[in-house]
Amino acid sequence: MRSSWADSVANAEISASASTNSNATAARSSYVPPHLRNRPPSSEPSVQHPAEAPSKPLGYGGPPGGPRLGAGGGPVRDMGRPSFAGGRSSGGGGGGWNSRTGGWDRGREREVNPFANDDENSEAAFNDQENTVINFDAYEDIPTSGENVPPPVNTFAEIDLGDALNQNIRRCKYVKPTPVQRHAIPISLAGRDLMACAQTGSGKTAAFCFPIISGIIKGGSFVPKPRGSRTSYPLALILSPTRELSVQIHEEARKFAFQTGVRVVVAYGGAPITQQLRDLERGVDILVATPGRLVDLLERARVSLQMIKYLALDEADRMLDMGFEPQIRKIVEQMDMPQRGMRQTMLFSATFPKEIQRLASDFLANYIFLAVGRVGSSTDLIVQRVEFVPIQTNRSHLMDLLHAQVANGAHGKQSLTLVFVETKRGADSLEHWLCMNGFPATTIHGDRTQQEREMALRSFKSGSTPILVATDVAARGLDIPHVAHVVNFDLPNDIDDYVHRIGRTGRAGKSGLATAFFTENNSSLARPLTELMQESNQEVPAWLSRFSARSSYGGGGGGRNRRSGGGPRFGGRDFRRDTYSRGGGGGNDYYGGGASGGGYGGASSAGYGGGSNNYGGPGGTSAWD
Ligand SMILES: Nc1ncnc2c1ncn2[C@@H]1O[C@H](COP(=O)(O)OP(=O)(O)OP(=O)(O)O)[C@@H](O)[C@H]1O
Repeated sequence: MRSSWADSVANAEISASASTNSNATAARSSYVPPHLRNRPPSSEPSVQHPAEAPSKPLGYGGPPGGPRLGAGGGPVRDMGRPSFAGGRSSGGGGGGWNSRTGGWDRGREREVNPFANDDENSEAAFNDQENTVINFDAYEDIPTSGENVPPPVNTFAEIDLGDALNQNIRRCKYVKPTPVQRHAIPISLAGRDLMACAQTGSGKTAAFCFPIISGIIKGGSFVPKPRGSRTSYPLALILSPTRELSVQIHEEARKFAFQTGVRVVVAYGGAPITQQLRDLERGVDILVATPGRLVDLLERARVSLQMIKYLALDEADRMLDMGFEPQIRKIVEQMDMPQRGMRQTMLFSATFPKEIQRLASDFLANYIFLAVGRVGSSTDLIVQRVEFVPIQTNRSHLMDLLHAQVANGAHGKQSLTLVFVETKRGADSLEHWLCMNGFPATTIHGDRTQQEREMALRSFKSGSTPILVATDVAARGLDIPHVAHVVNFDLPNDIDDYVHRIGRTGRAGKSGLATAFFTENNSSLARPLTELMQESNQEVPAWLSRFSARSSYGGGGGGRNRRSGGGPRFGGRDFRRDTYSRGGGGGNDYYGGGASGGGYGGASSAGYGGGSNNYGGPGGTSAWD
């Protein structure tokens, strides 16, 4: 398998280089990016290739005064990156770009190799990865809906991502696309808006990063920083709900973009803004950000969204949930971002409740809905256990589990344990107690400084502290190798949060274990939990089934779980197909008006919005910025 992938890339490279050679002159011709068209001729004539016209009309006229050109007002200088290669399928896989060594030089600085700290690209490591590659057979049913859905691909070689990106895919040791990548990448490369629901750990990051990077390279529309201007004009914006997740996406995207000339910058709260401003000033093509910090940058006019061609929301359901929605609306609808239809928008998550789908449709134009996995819920690779543990004994129960792990040798660097609790105070207290009892633990939650949070995460990842006690700030997106066991010491109120939490293990085809401590207080979760476990072929304890039968659906403080009632759950189905749907984004019978008191979880029942939890609203000291 590896050789065929390697061969196919090698072949693609050969044909690409042939095509590059023949097109070399054209490839270095002075392509005029969209925002610079219709400008008075400059000293260097610009020749626009007819195929360079963007697939969608770009309804903006460039930044005020336009990002100024290079010295003498010439067009964007050739930064060793491709010119446009004339459409997706041209260039025999290589696209004809990147005939010179990539790597940005806009700031006259050397691009740091983002792979430097990775394991050696040894044969053994490669084979190891190949053996544990995502279990493709675990995904059966892949519903898509929308008009003219582009067909999926089976290999990366089938997709015209370009030499440099293909090289980075190999450096990442990705042998073939995961199911969500097989579908989502061609859809995005075709310029379509997308709402994608795929299981945790199934490779969604690459699914939105590859088309963005490839699109920027092919579009050739790198935006030079206007001279003297302190405002940056990214072409792509990737928003995520937590600082750590933004950092992670930035790290991933830098790997994918290595030596392509595409520059990726991250901006998130809690870290000194000065460094981020300096990074932005050096130039940015893709900005990865948390909403709070981005709003700050926009208000300081240090970032403009006028040039955005690609907008990706990771954990999109969370981003449009009650805590974040106003900030997201402000960023997407009230600043200077091109309107939907004028940009390409991609929303990704493992869960997509219908009411959030409805909200999300405001941001999308003629989009395709994609659901990968049987119900878009948890993967079968995670063994789920639920134990009835009265609160009085939960600590000793945890201790027993940890001792058992040690006895089984499932402890230490290669076998990390992530323990979720509901409150920040609870996290500190449990961490202290674990340490006192000889279990090295650290904690991550919204009351810790960003520096402490990052240190804790590093220490956990490296295995120095193999137990991490966390609030929901660590529930989504974090891809930490070797998390063998997720313990829900406190269960969340919302089944979707449970799905994301347990998804910190069993990633990329690896197996994992998730143990939940269930108490009387969790009765509202009994039914959705039972259904989730059944769907994932898990053994459901008889006592839980009884709880489930007793609990009235959606009652007793579990209002948000009502989303999972009736039919396919967790957003595994396009809401536009539901008979009760009133059509794209218009009606709000289901959500609106009920946001505070309706079924969509008032702040008290859903655990959002303040108090002792970590979901503090925008502007608060929340971890979610
Ligand atoms: N094609 C591939 N082949 C092998 N591994 C891959 C491939 N694509 C992604 N991965 C790896 O799979 C892991 C999970 O990917 P990623 O973090 O993007 O998952 P996700 O779907 O975003 O998960 P979550 O829903 O938890 O955010 C990562 O370690 C990533 O490097």
